[in-house]
Amino acid sequence: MRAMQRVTAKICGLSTPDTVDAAVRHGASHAGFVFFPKSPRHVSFEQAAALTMRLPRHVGRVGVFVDPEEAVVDQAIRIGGVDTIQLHGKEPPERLAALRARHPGIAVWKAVPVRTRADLDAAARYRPVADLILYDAKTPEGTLPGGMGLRFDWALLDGFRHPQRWALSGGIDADNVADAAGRTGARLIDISSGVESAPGIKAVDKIAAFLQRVATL
Ligand SMILES: O=C(O)c1ccccc1NCC(=O)[C@H](O)[C@H](O)COP(=O)(O)O
Repeated sequence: MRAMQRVTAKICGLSTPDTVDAAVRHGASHAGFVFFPKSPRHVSFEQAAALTMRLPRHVGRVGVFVDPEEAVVDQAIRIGGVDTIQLHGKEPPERLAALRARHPGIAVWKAVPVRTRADLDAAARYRPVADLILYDAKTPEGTLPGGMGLRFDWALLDGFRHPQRWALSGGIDADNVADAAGRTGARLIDISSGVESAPGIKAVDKIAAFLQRVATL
């Protein structure tokens, strides 16, 4: 009999060596670095390079972008050392196809903002071009498209046939992650605000508590 895949986690919006080290020490599968100047978690390519260098090979290095210019993605990969592109803007499937062609060997993830059941339909459009769909809470107009600590109604995923590999994010923390994974069946959980003491300030103790909880799932 095959063992059930355990739950893994991506800690997003890392910007300091001590919080990167905490994520690794406590078993994160992925580390996320935000390349979006409006975000309090924004890092430069050089900062990202210094942080990704600390990661062991088995930890994914995810660059988070919002409708990025080509050069931004190029430099995040070449200088920053990211191996996965996570897109949070209005990028159409054609943009993902172009990024795949330009960056062979780099995974491409698409965030799908969710408020209603109909929002889930967008996932199917990305099936041929995305390695993973990240269901995230839809945020209010004029605010950041992610990292807002908002959650959507997980019941929307009940009975939904996922077109491809997927992950769950939005308003998750150490207290609700068991419910989030149990209710939805998610095997990869993405978190940002839930392991912070203030927007953009990751907290080592919260990262530890969250990942210790994930390890029990
Ligand atoms: O985190 C940001 O500042 C951010 C800015 C712009 C686009 C995306 C961003 N974050 C994406 C993430 O992967 C977050 O982890 C995800 O939205 C969940 O955030 P949270 O609800 O705060 O856990």
